[in-house]
Amino acid sequence: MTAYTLPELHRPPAAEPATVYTVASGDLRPAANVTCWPTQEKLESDLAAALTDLGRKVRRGHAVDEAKGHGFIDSQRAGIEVFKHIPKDAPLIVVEAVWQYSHHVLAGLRDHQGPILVVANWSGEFPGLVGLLNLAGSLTKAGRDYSVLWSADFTDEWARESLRTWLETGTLAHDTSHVRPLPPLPSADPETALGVALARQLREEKAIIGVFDEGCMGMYNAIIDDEFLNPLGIYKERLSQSALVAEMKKVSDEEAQEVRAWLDRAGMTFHTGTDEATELTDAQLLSQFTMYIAAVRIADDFGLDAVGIQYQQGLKDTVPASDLAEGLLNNVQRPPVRSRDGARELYPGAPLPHFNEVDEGVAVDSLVTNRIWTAMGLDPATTLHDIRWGEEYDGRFVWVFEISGSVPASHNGGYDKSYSMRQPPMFFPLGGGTLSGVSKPGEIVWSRVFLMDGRLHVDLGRATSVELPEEETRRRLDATNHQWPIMHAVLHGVSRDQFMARHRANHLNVAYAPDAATADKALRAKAAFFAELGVEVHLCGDVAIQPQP
Ligand SMILES: C[C@H](O)[C@@H](O)[C@@H](O)C(=O)CO
Repeated sequence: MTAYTLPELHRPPAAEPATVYTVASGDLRPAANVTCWPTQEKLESDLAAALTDLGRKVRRGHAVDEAKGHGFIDSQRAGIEVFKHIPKDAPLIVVEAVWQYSHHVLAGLRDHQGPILVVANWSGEFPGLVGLLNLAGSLTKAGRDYSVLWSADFTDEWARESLRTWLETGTLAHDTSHVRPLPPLPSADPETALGVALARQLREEKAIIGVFDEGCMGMYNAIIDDEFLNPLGIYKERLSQSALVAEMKKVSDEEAQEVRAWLDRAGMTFHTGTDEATELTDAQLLSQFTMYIAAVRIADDFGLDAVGIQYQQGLKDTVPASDLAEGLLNNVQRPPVRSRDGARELYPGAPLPHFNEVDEGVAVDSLVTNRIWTAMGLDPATTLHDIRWGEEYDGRFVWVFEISGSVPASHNGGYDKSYSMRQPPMFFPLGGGTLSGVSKPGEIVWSRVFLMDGRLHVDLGRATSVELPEEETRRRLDATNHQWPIMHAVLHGVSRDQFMARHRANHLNVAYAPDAATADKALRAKAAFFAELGVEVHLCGDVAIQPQP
């Protein structure tokens, strides 16, 4: 017996028979949740129709908040409270038509004992597929079993049958036969030797990635703990976005104007106006150039090899978006930045790899790519993209890879083919411009570093960035976010559904090579680099791993 009053443990309700529970994780930004809500409602009603046809009742795990104007779980606390009322062993579907912050639902999903399915609408309108893929990556890192499914409106046979399978068995397996382990690489191969040597150099000499505000975008999968990172020779310098803003205040307007003048001379187009609330203004751009200079100076202060700005929470309410700075950092040709005393040019003639959204899987990848591509004399400009959506064109499935703000200008074919547009107000109230364009046609290596089963893995594959007619490019931009940079990508030997089933992140990395043979070589060097670091390497689709005579 005890004199203490012990807390009474909360008991979740029992599951109702033949009932599927649903939850919807949302953004942390109210404007995004309100704007995207009608699309989410449509997806939920499409899914409910399919589930009803399959003989199930659908119970939404949380109410729509009329005062807020949406029905999303919009914080971690809200998610924890919602999950208290969801039967622990019930079948549960996370329904996503929007970009969502995975940590809103992670606590509940970690403990949930019933089968979990994450679904999204096959649509480019909002980043729902991107949200699904982030949650998938996060659940994979957390070691929680789950299944995934996507459909335009859940009326197609494939989606209905898949739903039936999941309802009956609690799991849904997709074809991932395009993935195979890396075979032993020939040691006499020069690319293998290069990859191994560069990996040993990294582990021995070490590198630092600067992390401005880790994890505040809810991307749990994007946080790689030091225990996994340090054995590769990579260490984090933890930085605060407030220090970035403080440093921006020390940059003079003249210095920022020089960046603008450099870009104007290089032929970049800025779509400007005068209405701060809806248009890109010269003042917003000036602030973004100030950030570019400040970021390089901080990187120099700390001796960073790569840098990542989290860019959403906090920063978007303080200054215009960081995207333009990020795109500039990733390019070889970029406006010069000098030390505060003017004595030194910082990181001259080289990119300072930037991992957007502080995705640390991207950080590792960018660092590795930068070293290999530089050693091979290739353009080391690399970027991540969101896996946003895609559709067939002319008999091929062409992905819309579209990161939410910036790519290095060389990917668009140069600054004269790049442009900047205002970020959508619902995401970025203080505006700021993108570094956008249509990715040039060419051969690329794609990749993704991710955490699974308590260790680091990397998926590697080949793809071609293809040219589409202008009307089709326009259609794809208008069907998504036309302000953002787009790549029309055809993956080699990987179908749409195989890719969706396997990919463990909302992002993937891309880097160009001048031709297919060089891309194959660079991929081989990359595979060797990662294998030497002890990362488990997987080859996806058609990858020519044997050196060609
Ligand atoms: C602005 C959007 O919320 C983006 O941040 C989102 O779509 C992503 O890019 C996620 O990777």
